[in-house]
Amino acid sequence: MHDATPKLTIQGGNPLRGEIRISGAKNAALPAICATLLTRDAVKIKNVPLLMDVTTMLSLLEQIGVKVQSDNQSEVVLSAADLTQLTAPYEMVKTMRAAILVLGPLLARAGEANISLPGGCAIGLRPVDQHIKGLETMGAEITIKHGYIHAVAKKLQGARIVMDIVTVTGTENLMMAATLAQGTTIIENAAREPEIIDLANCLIAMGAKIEGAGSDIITIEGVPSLHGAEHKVMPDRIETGTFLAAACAASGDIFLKETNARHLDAVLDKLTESGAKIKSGDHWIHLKMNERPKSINLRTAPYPAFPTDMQAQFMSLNCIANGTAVITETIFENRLMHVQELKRMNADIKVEGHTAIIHGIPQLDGTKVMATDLRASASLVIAGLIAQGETVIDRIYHLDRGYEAIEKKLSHLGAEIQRTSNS
Ligand SMILES: CC(=O)N[C@H]1[C@@H](OP(=O)(O)OP(=O)(O)OC[C@H]2O[C@@H](n3ccc(=O)[nH]c3=O)[C@H](O)[C@@H]2O)O[C@H](CO)[C@@H](O)[C@@H]1O
Ligand SMILES: C=C(OP(=O)(O)O)C(=O)O
Repeated sequence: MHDATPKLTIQGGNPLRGEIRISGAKNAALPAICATLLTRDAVKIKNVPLLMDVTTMLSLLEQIGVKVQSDNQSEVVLSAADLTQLTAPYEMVKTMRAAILVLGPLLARAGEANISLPGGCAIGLRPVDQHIKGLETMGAEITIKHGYIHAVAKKLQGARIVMDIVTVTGTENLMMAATLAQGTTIIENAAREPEIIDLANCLIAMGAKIEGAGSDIITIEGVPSLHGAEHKVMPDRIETGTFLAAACAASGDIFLKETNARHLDAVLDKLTESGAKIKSGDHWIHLKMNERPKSINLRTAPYPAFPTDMQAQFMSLNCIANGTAVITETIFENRLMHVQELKRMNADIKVEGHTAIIHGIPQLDGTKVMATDLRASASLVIAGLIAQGETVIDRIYHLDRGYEAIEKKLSHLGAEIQRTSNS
């Protein structure tokens, strides 16, 4: 039977060698794009990665009435002079949860927003109660009806908001909303991810008054309006980590340029522990691996601890490492879906609750596997690169949400990897 769904086919065993450029960060580009809703003026965003979530977010903003000029490279100019529709429909939110990031800006700028509830996704329930609670504390009236969050506020009021849980997009939504509120907002127990600092830099360039981004207390003094600006998106630390994990597993010698090693302390520590030799400068990282990796234990937690978005890739690395590793996922309740696919490649993994115990074996076996979410897909790509024989990865639309030209970059490093449409 003919199956036209795109797949990746990988012939395992090639070492990764060479130099590639790291793209702009998906998780920084998406909030920066949403921030442009806060002003009537044009905002230029540079270093935007060409990937599916960005395309979806730009379409959503166009539906809202934003004029989008894109050079199809990495620059996009957004002009939100007139907002014609204050809605993020289910069809958009279901493919990209980050659509929730239009809630804060629309409410602050237009006094109203209708956003489809994101619902759960493959990796967990992912409620948005903290976004809602924070906006209510700022005076918004929020009702949930027919699967939509309906929020109204004549003028948001600055407030002290203590987050019950550290949430990245929750912090970003509230930070954006607070820029145009009346008075001062203090967000306590804020997320400290580098993407929060990147968004704050974008907002500050637009005229916002923000202090403390990158710490767990962020103070925002509301201003009457924001203005046009230019912002360059930070490098993607998860793309960087994915290539480093791949090279560590595949006897690599790679040089990554246009990245930032300072965002990857926890990841680089673990790679060094596994035996990789790493050097880095202001905008580059060089990793060389001459031996079979050693097993590495890890536990995901909010930044600056080990990122949940790197957990799956390190699982693949541990599959062929020397020794036994324990990986504990503490952020999302269902983010071990890649385990069952890795086991199809002969990996020796046991799962107990949110913990996986991985006994390293010398080599994985290539076979047909299925991607279940974005980073699970990346873990299967790494597994395919180090497996014996051919691996075919189905449902790679998950991968396309968050990696720019991954097969081109891997081919450039010497991998045998192809996108195909045949079963
Ligand atoms: C677009 C984007 O930037 N996505 C990242 C962002 O997702 P996202 O911002 O959605 O993740 P959060 O930081 O909000 O989630 C952290 C935890 O908090 C829970 N929670 C969150 C909000 C809320 O209102 N209530 C609640 O209980 C979540 O279910 C999860 O268990 O941070 C995650 C954690 O680093 C990353 O994996 C995602 O890649
Ligand atoms: C989970 C991720 O993205 P999102 O929050 O957009 O689902 C991710 O980038 O790994």
